[in-house]
Amino acid sequence: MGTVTAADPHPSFLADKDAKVFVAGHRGLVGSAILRRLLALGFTSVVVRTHAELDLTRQADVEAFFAAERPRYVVLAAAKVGGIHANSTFPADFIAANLQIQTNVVDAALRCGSVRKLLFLGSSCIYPKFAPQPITEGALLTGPLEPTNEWYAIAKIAGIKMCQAYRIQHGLDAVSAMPTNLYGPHDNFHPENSHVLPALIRRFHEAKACNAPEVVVWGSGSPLREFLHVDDLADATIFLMDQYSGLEHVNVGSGSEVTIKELAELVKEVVGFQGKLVWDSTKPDGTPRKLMDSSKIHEMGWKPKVDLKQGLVETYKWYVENVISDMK
Ligand SMILES: NC(=O)C1=CN([C@@H]2O[C@H](COP(=O)(O)OP(=O)(O)OC[C@H]3O[C@@H](n4cnc5c(N)ncnc54)[C@H](OP(=O)(O)O)[C@@H]3O)[C@@H](O)[C@H]2O)C=CC1
Ligand SMILES: C[C@H]1O[C@H](OP(=O)(O)OP(=O)(O)OC[C@H]2O[C@@H](n3cnc4c(=O)[nH]c(N)nc43)[C@H](O)[C@@H]2O)[C@@H](O)[C@@H](O)C1=O
Repeated sequence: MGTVTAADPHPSFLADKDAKVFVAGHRGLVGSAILRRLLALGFTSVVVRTHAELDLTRQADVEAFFAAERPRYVVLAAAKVGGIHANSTFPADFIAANLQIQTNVVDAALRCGSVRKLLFLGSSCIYPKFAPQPITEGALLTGPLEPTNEWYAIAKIAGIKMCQAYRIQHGLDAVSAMPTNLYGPHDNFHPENSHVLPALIRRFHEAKACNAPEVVVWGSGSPLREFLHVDDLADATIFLMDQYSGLEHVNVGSGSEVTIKELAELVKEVVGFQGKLVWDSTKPDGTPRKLMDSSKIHEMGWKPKVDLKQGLVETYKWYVENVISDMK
């Protein structure tokens, strides 16, 4: 790691800390964790833009930005993201915004001529609804998708294919990482449009604050989900930027799964809510199970560190100190 050889005249990512790195989506859950990690590692030239400063769906603006900044590395963590309700309610927004953002960024990265490596973030929802478990990278495009998020999934599959095509035709070193369900600081805690874990933190916290007798949780409670703390994902992203250059996407998971019922009980305990749980069976369950096989990245040498209970305690603390205190 970090050496320059005759075969590869370029330093590795981690040996190139003064190079310009563009982190797209730096205020989101994932982008903010990657930014924190890069700064902690001593990267000196990280370029960021808020959505208001640079709308990545606008091709001409994205091209002008890349031409002016000429980054050497790009991490694409900007996307239209949401939980099961947002995905099924706004399918047009999810497919259009994601196709536009990723197409503009990957293409501009090639055209500006300065980009040595780009990492695209997809999601475990790219896999078929009933893929054999644990899901290997090879399960891509082997069966029908989960209907609640198929538009988002199609955009993410197109992102993987875009990176592959640009690698094959133009030699762009574009790689793709497929994270499992993530959580941590700077998550979206919206009551309807967020993912399950931040939604439950908020709902249990508000129920505790007003002494409500019960909390409503969506679906049957039986679906299984694999959760990974976003600091682990940030670590894996930087690991892949440094160590991986290949056509196939790479799964990034924790390897352990819980039912939504077990998750709800855990959040209830961490928040300290004393009432009972009520299940709203009018809400969809989504994919029954999506445990990823992450042996490819494990064999390369990366392992997750944060256990779910510890990560939940820290995320709840962050929520109380940052989101709740900001509302006061
Ligand atoms: N959260 C999860 O559980 C998972 C996430 N991922 C992937 O990780 C990546 C990041 O997700 P996450 O951090 O959770 O998402 P967030 O919603 O937390 O953050 C997304 C970021 O992208 C920015 N953004 C969105 N649209 C645009 C745009 N048109 N122009 C510029 N910036 C834009 C947002 O800015 P603003 O808020 O101002 O619009 C925000 O900063 C995505 O690719 C997602 O698919 C994969 C698996 C699981
Ligand atoms: C990461 C992944 O995330 C999305 O898929 P998902 O895993 O189904 O995401 P989710 O977190 O929204 O739900 C997980 C489970 O939890 C249940 N559930 C209970 N109560 C609440 C609740 O209050 N909110 C939410 N959102 N879900 C709830 C919910 O019914 C479901 O059974 C994709 O759309 C896509 O964005 C994607 O890639």
